[in-house]
Amino acid sequence: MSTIPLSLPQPPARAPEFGRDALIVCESLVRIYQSGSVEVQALQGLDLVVDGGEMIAVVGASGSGKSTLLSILAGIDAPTAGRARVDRWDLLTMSRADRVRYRRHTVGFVRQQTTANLLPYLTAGQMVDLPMTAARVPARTRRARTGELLAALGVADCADRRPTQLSGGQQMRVAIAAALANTPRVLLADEPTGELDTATSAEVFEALRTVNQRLGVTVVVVTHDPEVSGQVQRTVAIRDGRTSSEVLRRTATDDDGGTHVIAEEYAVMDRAGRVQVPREYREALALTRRVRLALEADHVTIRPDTGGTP
Ligand SMILES: Nc1ncnc2c1ncn2[C@@H]1O[C@H](COP(=O)(O)OP(=O)(O)OP(=O)(O)O)[C@@H](O)[C@H]1O
Repeated sequence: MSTIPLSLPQPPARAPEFGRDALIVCESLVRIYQSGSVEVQALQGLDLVVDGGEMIAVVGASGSGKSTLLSILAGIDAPTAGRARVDRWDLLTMSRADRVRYRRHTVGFVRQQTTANLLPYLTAGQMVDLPMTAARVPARTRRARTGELLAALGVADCADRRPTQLSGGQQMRVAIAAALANTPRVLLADEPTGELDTATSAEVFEALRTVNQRLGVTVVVVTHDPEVSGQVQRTVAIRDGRTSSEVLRRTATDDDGGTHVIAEEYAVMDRAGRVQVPREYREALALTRRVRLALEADHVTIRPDTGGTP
């Protein structure tokens, strides 16, 4: 095996901006909560890039920062530091008025609790109409769009029903329709299947897929549900407020014409070139503080520090 000494090619004179063509870009994103004298670092330098038209799942242990990320992307919460851009909006510097516009037109947001998404005294049709009324959309357009959205989400027959007259899955689909009323480019869903049984979860996931594929909306869904994360093309895992790994899935065709999904896990490298080596790899090879890096023809190796012996 020939090892080329670690000498990296010269970077281009001016590196392209990180995530320049993406719809959503978070770079070194930090969110610190202050509760009394205690500081909680909910996000500790998170990087995330989502292209327009993608549907991704965000997974991670409880407390890893998933909801914080979604609240920032939804324009509900503001980051402490770093960079966050969605479409043309800079989420750190936007004014209060821009934030209202952003929340009204660029992103739709659904929460886990179906009841938190809907007002008990409004029918499904009125719920979808409400955000459009706030945006001063003409009545005729509102009526047409409400009908289209409820139909696209398979709840056209629920237009005149109030939340108590809807099943959990129907409530969630109406909530999704309402979140899409003002044609946002992005739909953010925080544990949308968390309170639902398996069959209903599948129904809601199908609705999210419709939103992504038929309506062309970019979808970011936070989930604990392996059924959901296993069906999107990209799953981003967050650990301790940072993006730790990504799983990419693609469909492959066998020799006999059958198809199966191949899932490949990738470590995530940040802008400074930092990669987190999984604990099991570190333990297996006793990789500790110092490791040897070598640039090969098409990959980089990491070896334990053998104290000078090759
Ligand atoms: N408003 C707040 N004030 C203080 N700490 C907060 C606040 N919101 C979140 N945190 C803390 O920030 C960290 C990340 O919380 P977050 O809710 O984003 O995690 P999560 O991954 O969504 O968890 P879960 O899966 O349990 O919803 C946690 O330690 C949490 O206790």
